[in-house]
Amino acid sequence: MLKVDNLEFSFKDFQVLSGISFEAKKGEFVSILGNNGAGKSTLLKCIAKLLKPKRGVVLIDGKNVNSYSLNQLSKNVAYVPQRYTTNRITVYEAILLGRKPHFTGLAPCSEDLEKVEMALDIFDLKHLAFRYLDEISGGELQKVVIARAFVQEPKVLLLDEPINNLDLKNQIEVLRILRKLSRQEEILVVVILHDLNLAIRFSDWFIFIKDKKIFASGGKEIITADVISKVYGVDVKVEKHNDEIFVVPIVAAV
Ligand SMILES: Nc1ncnc2c1ncn2[C@@H]1O[C@H](COP(=O)(O)OP(=O)(O)OP(=O)(O)O)[C@@H](O)[C@H]1O
Repeated sequence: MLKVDNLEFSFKDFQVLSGISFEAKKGEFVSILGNNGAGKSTLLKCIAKLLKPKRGVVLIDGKNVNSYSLNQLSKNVAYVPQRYTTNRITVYEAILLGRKPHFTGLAPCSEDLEKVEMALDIFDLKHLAFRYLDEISGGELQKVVIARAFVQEPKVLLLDEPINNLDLKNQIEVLRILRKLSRQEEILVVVILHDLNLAIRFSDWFIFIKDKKIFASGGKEIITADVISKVYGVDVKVEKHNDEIFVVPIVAAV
């Protein structure tokens, strides 16, 4: 489904990523983790063809992303950025815009409208459907942007810190929805997260980025105090409770 092979990326002379290789299958939920500035967003943007790697390739279904047209790519990959600007349009219109790659005529068809209704329902946004984007909260906007990516019906859904502005209940709800989508719709979901414990709860596997490279990747077996301490430069304990693992930072207040 998704293959990243020996990817290298630099902003002019400043190298951000080097030798990044991994493969992910449809239906999986993958978390990309690492410190601020480690290169996580850059990696996601290279996969979404928003940045051009200096070396290496990104393949989706065996085909180099460079050989997809913009419209073909939009039907395969949806990208939810970390920051976004809003226009004076309603929640309904914003989500409907996610259907753009599927539009065949001048007006949206009944399937487009059905998908929007479904997204409003799944993301619990019905009550906000006809509010303007600049009249809703940051967390509500976050859900709208994810709903817009969902109606795009991508095979690969890339999300850069999608739970950033959300309260704890909505963080869990959004991650639950994304996990359910990965399973039911067989979408590959690749998410950048900073909350390690939520990443552990919801992900099938993890990619830790450090010093431009993949420091570790794999399932829950790689979530060890040694790996986390080295990646983040913070002492932690990894504890087991009711068969679940938890990362606990060892911090002194002063
Ligand atoms: N447009 C740009 N031009 C030059 N350098 C950039 C640009 N965008 C990002 N960088 C640098 O590239 C490095 C990687 O940035 P990136 O945004 O990928 O990190 P990140 O892991 O996503 O960080 P965060 O967790 O803070 O979002 C950082 O050092 C950043 O300052």
